[in-house]
Amino acid sequence: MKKKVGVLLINLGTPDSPKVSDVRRYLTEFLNDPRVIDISWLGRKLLVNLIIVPFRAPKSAKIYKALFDSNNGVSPLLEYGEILKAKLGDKFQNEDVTIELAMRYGNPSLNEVCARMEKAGYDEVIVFPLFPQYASSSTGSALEKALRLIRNWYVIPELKVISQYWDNPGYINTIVERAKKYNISEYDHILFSYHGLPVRQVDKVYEDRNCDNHDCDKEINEENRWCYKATSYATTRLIAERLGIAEKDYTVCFQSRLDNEWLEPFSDKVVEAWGKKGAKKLLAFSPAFVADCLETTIEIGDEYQEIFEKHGGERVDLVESLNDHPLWIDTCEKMIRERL
Ligand SMILES: C=CC1=C(C)c2cc3[nH]c(cc4nc(cc5[nH]c(cc1n2)c(C)c5CCC(=O)O)C(CCC(=O)O)=C4C)c(C)c3C=C
Ligand SMILES: [Fe+2]
Ligand SMILES: [Fe+2]
Repeated sequence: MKKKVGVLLINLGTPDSPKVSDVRRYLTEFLNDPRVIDISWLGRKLLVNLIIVPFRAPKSAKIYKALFDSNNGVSPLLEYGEILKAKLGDKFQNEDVTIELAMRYGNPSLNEVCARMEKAGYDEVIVFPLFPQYASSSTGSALEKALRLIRNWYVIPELKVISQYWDNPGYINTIVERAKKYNISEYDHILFSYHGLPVRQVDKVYEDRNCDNHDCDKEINEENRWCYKATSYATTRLIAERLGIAEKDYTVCFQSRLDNEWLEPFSDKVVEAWGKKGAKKLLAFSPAFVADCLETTIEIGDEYQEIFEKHGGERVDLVESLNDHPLWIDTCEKMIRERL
C-alpha cells in the first residue's frame, strides 16, 4: 500500500495587514510565546502586554505598511511561503504527498492547518520549519506548537522533523547563486546580517550556560552545533569560501534587537561604523531568512541605507532572500524526499 504523506512547512508569520489592530494581534501572540520572551509568566504578561506591544504596535504598523506597499499590498513572507507550497506541490503532483503551509503566529494558523491535516489521515507527517539555523524561539517554537497539536490527534502518524540545515549544500548554493548578480569586488565591505537573539537564549544550549567558552565565531563542533551563533558563523564561512570573500572583508552581525543584551555586533552599529570609516558601498546577505520580510526589505534595505548615508556612505545593496529561486525549491524537495 502506498504511504500518504503530509508535509507541514512552518514559517514565523506576519500580520494580516499593516493596520495597527492586526499588528497588535500578531505581536501579542508572538511575544507572549515563552520561547520568545523567556521570563516568568507574570513578567512576560506585564512586559509584553503593558509595555512592548502598546508602544511597538503603532511604530511597527508604519514599517509594515511600507513593507506591504513595496510588495503589491501583501507580506512577502506569506507570498513566498505560498509560492514555495505551490511549487513543491507541483514537484509531488504525481505522488501521494501533500504540501501544507502554516505560520507559527498569525495566518494560516497552525491550529487550522493541523486540523485539516488530521482529517486528511496521513500515514506520515514531515514537519519542516523554514529556519536554516536552529533557535529555540524560531525552530523550537514552531516544532513545539506543531507537536503539541499533533499529539492530540486520535491517530498519530509516523512523524519526521527537519530541525536545522545551516550547511545544506543546496541552501548554500542558492545564496551563492543570488550573490552572482553582484560584483563582490566593487564593495568596500560585506555584511552577513542574521536575526539577533538574547545572549541568555544562546547560552541556554550549553551545559555550562556560556557560549563565550566555545569559540563559536571560529568553529563548529559537537558541543556548539545547536548554538545559533555558531551556526550563523558556520553558514557564513561556507558562503564566503564559495564566493572567495576573505575573512577581513566581511563581518557577521545581528539585527533587530529588543535590548542591548542581544548578540553582538549589532548590524546597525556595523553599518554606522563602516560609514564613518569612509566606506561607500556595502553588500548585505541575510542568510537566516528564507524569504524576504520586514527584517530584510525594510530593516536592511531602508533603515540601514538611511544610517549608512547619514554617516557618509552611499549604498547598501541587499542580496535577495532564497524566496522562489528554483534551486531553493529543488533543495526543499530534496530535503523532503530524503525523509519519504
Ligand atoms: C530567523 C528567525 C527568527 C528568530 C530566531 C527570531 C527571534 C526573535 N524575534 C523577536 C522579535 C521580533 N521579530 C520580528 C519579526 C521577524 N522575526 C523573524 C524571524 C526570527 N525571529 C522574521 C522573519 C520577522 C519578520 C516577519 C514579517 O512579517 O516580515 C518582530 C516584528 C517586527 C517588529 O515589530 O520589529 C519582532 C517584534 C524576538 C524577541 C526574538 C527572539 C527572542
Ligand atoms: Fe524576529
Ligand atoms: Fe555558542
